[in-house]
Amino acid sequence: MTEAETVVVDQVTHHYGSKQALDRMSWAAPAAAITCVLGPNGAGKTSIMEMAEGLRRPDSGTIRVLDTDPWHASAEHRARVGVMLQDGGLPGSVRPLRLLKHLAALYDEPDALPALVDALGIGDFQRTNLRRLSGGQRQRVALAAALVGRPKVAFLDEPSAGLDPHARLDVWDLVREHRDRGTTIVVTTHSFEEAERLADQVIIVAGGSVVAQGDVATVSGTVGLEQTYFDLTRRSKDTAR
Ligand SMILES: Nc1ncnc2c1ncn2[C@@H]1O[C@H](COP(=O)(O)OP(=O)(O)OP(=O)(O)O)[C@@H](O)[C@H]1O
Repeated sequence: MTEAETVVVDQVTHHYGSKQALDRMSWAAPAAAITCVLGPNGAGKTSIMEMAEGLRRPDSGTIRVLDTDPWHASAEHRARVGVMLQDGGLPGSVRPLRLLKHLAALYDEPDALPALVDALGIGDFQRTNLRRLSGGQRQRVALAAALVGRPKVAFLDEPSAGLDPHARLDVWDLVREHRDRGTTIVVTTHSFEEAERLADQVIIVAGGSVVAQGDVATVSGTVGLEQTYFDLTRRSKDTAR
């Protein structure tokens, strides 16, 4: 791990029962940069994110986040890591503002809540119970919850999936702002546009392994990101059969 790398995944393999989800996966996320992880359904994106978050333990290989093994990490380490899970994981009977105030109070130097609420348009529904919000509204709260502690590294699982175009732009602006303040951000996405507009680095995974990694221009080559993705993921799918 170099000083410039905040997340390092090295030769990670994982099975769920007899199903192999990760196959010697290796990649690194540079500090204070946005890494977008692309890959087909079932490629292993959520699995590796959960391992980097310390929620799941790999069968073999190593993961270092802020130079720490996330599985054995202390509470101090976890406070420096922001997490947005794919299905939110938020309590239904709480109002957004109440939740964010509660979370902010857990951190030494939380983000300024009014600015965060404003950036994600949460003010319009801040006093409505989470269970009564739309999926996109809940997602915005989940993103705010991941960033409110001003983490050193944030793992965001499909943060803009299902959001309307305005909300997507808001999310991208906020993610860039946190990157510019020094947060290392790892984002999974199925959107080529998101990767092209947001990523300092793109990783394409397929069949549990990395099939491409680099800046958008390098990975895209002359054919573009979308074509590169189809070429690489189709090929790996064919050879896996
Ligand atoms: N808890 C689990 N039990 C059994 N198999 C699982 C479990 N979680 C994931 N898998 C399997 O592991 C593989 C990788 O799943 P994972 O959720 O990491 O993929 P993904 O790239 O995040 O997919 P998506 O784009 O659909 O979110 C899939 O084949 C999936 O069926």
